[in-house]
Amino acid sequence: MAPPGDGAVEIDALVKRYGPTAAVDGLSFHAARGEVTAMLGPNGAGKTTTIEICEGFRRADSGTVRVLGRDPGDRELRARVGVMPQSGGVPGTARAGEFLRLVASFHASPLDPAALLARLGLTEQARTPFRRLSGGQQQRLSLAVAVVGRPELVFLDEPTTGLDPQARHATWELVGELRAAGVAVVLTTHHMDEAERLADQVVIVDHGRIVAEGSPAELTGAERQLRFRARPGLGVEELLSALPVGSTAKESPAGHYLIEGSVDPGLLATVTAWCASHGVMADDLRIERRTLEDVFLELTGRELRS
Ligand SMILES: Nc1ncnc2c1ncn2[C@@H]1O[C@H](COP(=O)(O)OP(=O)(O)OP(=O)(O)O)[C@@H](O)[C@H]1O
Repeated sequence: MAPPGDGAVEIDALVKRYGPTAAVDGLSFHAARGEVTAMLGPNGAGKTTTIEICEGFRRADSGTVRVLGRDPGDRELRARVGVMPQSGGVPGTARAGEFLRLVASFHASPLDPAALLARLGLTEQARTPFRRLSGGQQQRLSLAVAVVGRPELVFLDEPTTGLDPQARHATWELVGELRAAGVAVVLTTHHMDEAERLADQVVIVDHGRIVAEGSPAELTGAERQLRFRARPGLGVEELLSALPVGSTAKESPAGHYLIEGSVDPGLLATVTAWCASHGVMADDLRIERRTLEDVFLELTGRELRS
C-alpha cells in the first residue's frame, strides 16, 4: 500500500481491464509535489494506461485516483496539470509557434512561448506544422506544450525516447527546474540512467502491479559487486572456495566474471592474489554498486514481452 499523505497524485488499488487482460491490476502509489516520480516497467506493464487514467483520458474499472485532490475528470484540473503524451498531442497541421502561443493563452500566467521554443531548440521550426517536425522535434514541442502553463503537476510519458543527447540533457534540466519550483513530475521511462538521475521515487511496474518502489538509492542498496574480464573458463568454483562464505562468483557471458557478497579490501586482495597465483590478468577490474538496470532486470526478468 502507498503511504497516506498529501500526494499530488494518489492512486489506490487501481484496476483497468481490456477484455480478459488486466492492464492495471491493483496498483497503488502516491506522487508528491516537488518530487519526480518515475514509473518503470517492461513494454505493456500498464504505465501508459495508469497515466492516462490520471489524466482523465481513460476510466478506471475500480480503485481510486485523486489528482491534486480531485477526480481525474474534473475540468478544473486542465489549467493545473500539464500532459505530454507518448506521441502526438498536437494537431498535425498546427504550426509549432502558433500552437504553443495558443496553449499559453489559455493560462493565467504562462511561460514566454518564444523563450520556451528557443530553450528547446525549436526557434527555427516555429512556423513548421507539427506533422513535418522530426520525431525528436515533435517530442520537444509536446514537452513545451505540457509545461507552458506553469502547471502544478506534469505527466511526461517517455519524454526522452528518441531524443539526441543534447535534447535529453535539455529535458533533464527542465525537469530539474520544475521539481525545484515545487511541481510534481510523474514520468515514465525505459532509460534506467534517466530514472537514476532524475527520480526521487521510482515505481517499478510489471503486469499491472508494483513490484518495487523507493528512491534509486533504496532500490539499488548499498551492496557492491566486483567485475573483471579474463580468459574464459577460469575455475570459478575454486575461486569461490577462497572467498568468504556468502559470496557468489559467476562467469557470464564467457570471459566476464562477477563476484557479489561483502566486497571489502580483504575480498579484493583475495581475488587479485588468486588471479596472480593462476597467471590470470584481470582486465577492467572494477568495484561498483548495483545499478537500477540490474535491479529492474532481476525483478522483471530478461525475457521479451509481447
Ligand atoms: N485500448 C486498449 N485495448 C486493448 N488493450 C489495451 C488497450 N490499451 C492498452 N492495452 C493493453 O494493456 C496493456 C498495458 O498497456 P500500456 O500501454 O499501459 O503499457 P506500457 O507499460 O505503457 O507499455 P510501453 O512501455 O510499451 O509503453 C498492454 O498489454 C496493452 O496491449
